[in-house]
Amino acid sequence: MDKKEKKMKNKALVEALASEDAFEQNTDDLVLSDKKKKKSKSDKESKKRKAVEVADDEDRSETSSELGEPVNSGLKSGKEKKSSKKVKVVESEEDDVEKEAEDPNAVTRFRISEPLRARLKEKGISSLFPIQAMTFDTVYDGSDLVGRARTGQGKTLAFVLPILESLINGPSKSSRVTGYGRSPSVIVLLPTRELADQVFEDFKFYGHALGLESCCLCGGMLYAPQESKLKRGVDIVVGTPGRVKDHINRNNIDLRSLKFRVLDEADEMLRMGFVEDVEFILGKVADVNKVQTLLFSATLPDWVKDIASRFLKANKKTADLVGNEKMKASKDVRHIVIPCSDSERSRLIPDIIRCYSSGGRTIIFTETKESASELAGLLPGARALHGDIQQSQRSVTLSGFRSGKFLILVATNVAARGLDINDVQLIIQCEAPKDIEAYIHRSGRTGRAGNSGVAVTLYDPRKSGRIGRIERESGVKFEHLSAPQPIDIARSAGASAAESVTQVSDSVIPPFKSAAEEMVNSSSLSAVELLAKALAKLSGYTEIKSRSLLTSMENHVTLILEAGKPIFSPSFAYSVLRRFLPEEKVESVKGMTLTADGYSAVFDVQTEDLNAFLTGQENAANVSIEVLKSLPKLQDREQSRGGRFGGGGRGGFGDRRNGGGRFSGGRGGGRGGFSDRRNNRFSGGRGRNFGGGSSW
Ligand SMILES: Nc1ncnc2c1ncn2[C@@H]1O[C@H](COP(=O)(O)OP(=O)(O)OP(=O)(O)O)[C@@H](O)[C@H]1O
Repeated sequence: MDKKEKKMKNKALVEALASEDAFEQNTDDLVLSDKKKKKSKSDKESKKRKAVEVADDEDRSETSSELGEPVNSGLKSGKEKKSSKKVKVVESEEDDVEKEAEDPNAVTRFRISEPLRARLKEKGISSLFPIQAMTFDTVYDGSDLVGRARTGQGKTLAFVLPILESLINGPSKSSRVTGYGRSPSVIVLLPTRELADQVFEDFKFYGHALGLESCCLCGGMLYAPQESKLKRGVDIVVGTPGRVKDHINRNNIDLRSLKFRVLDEADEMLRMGFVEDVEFILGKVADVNKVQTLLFSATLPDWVKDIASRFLKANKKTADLVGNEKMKASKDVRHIVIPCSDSERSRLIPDIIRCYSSGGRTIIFTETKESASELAGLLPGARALHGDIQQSQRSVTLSGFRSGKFLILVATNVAARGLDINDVQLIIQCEAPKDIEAYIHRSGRTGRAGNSGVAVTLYDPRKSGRIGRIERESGVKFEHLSAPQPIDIARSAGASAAESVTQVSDSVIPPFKSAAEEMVNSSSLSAVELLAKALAKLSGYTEIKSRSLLTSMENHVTLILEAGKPIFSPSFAYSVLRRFLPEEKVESVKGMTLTADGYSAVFDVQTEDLNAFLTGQENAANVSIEVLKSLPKLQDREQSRGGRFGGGGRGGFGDRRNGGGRFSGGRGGGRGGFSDRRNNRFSGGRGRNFGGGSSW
């Protein structure tokens, strides 16, 4: 993406976010207001930014009161926003100055000194993102802060910039320890080594411009280089809690004179069981009143609020760009779900990548380390990243992925949080994660900084409950799609192959012409058909298989069964099939799943068995079997986990009925109603509660 395009996307992001309510609230009276006074009286430019007036909202009052006093937004309406100097090559200085004057979030409007502005400009940043603009003054002027914005919206610079400026030119300047062997002024804790490394790189890049030294303290690395760096003295320490604690215990680091403590991806760090380590580390400051604590994440579940109040001062501020909005995940991501049986994943994923990656990078998430390694082995050009891989190899893998040496990364949740990798176009989740936060963060590895992306989640139709729960709790509205059909993918592959053929020099014709003539003359196929075969071969196809809708299995087809009355359980569906099919055909059925309306069952059969099923039903009274063209809304399979797999299901059925099922008035319409229902099975969906973490 060139700078101009990036600028336009960033502008769009800023405008979109400006329309999201930012809010201000006093912790004592819980009243939303716009009365926050700009503390930067001495700074004329800061004064120009105007607070957004926000509507009163009781729900928000509750949320924010627990997290602290919300900070005022420095944003103007989307219409007022303009990007500025990023496309200087094509715009005159005058244009730049004019645009900058109109941009309320222009870097020049904040207390950001020239060396830092120059670094930002190098990165193409001339205007702060909303979360950065909202919180700059708050952090610079000394408040504790809880910050939340959706994934990819610049939370890192929201703390990096004001911290650096505060240390060099702001309130922390006078009391900051300097000189050889100095103890750090800033500690930033993150849940994973990769993330710590990434944030360290930002502090290093921007901090060097101001003469500040940073170091990264992560597990899996040698102690000695970390120790010698600490001995020489650093200003900023970025690390994972375990290794930082080790250094404290070895007396390598003294945190008594800290000015800033930052918990990035705070909820994950605490969820991972680092609470004690974090408390131990944060407790090392000599005087908690002299240190600022900042807590950031795209997700702040309720339980984090309790912990926040333990670490942050009572008068902490909150900047929440998500608030009580229903949609918690990135709005720049297309969220898709596709049913797929576990055994078909490795065959389906390459087609999904062809369809949705736009030639960019793909991250695939698995639930376990073993399946990450296994899948990476099955996918050409893919590498695995998970906690059992040695740290040195993890670093090599990640930098290879960042640099484009390979385009597919198969990872556990170790890559779910915070990683900011250019041009990740597609996220594939091999199954829906157990917790909502994991879904939000995984899918947020794409669609960053105003770019768009696609997140595809595969699910076993028998476990669709997780999909419903993610929808309800994260506000994501999934597109329910079937697996891309090989025939569709082949069509677009054929078009590219044809394009590449036209680019071949005519000089190749003479030596190949006689073979071509021989083919045309000796074949019963036309010249066009033969050319089509040649294009297929060129694209790597020697045959085209179809794929079922339900389990995405090749050479299978998805059927829908009705029995003239509600189908309560898979075992009942099987018993209906047994009425007119031999046992081995019934046994070969795959993925038996009930539809959400409780009237039908869908299942996959081998294409070669299709006739047996279609003709067999003709001999069974009240039974209808048809080939499905699109998948109806399916029932959560918890109640049908048995069936043939053990039965059950009355409870679930009753729930559905209470939820507006269609069981009061009989079927009406007979067969006519059948197809209508089929077209109307896409609403609703139920979920269950589940908890627990996933394997890293
Ligand atoms: N003001 C800005 N203008 C343009 N790009 C920016 C700006 N601020 C940050 N970025 C870029 O946006 C991307 C996302 O930023 P960052 O990683 O901080 O997001 P995040 O909100 O922390 O996301 P996550 O919740 O996933 O950790 C980065 O590539 C960063 O360089």
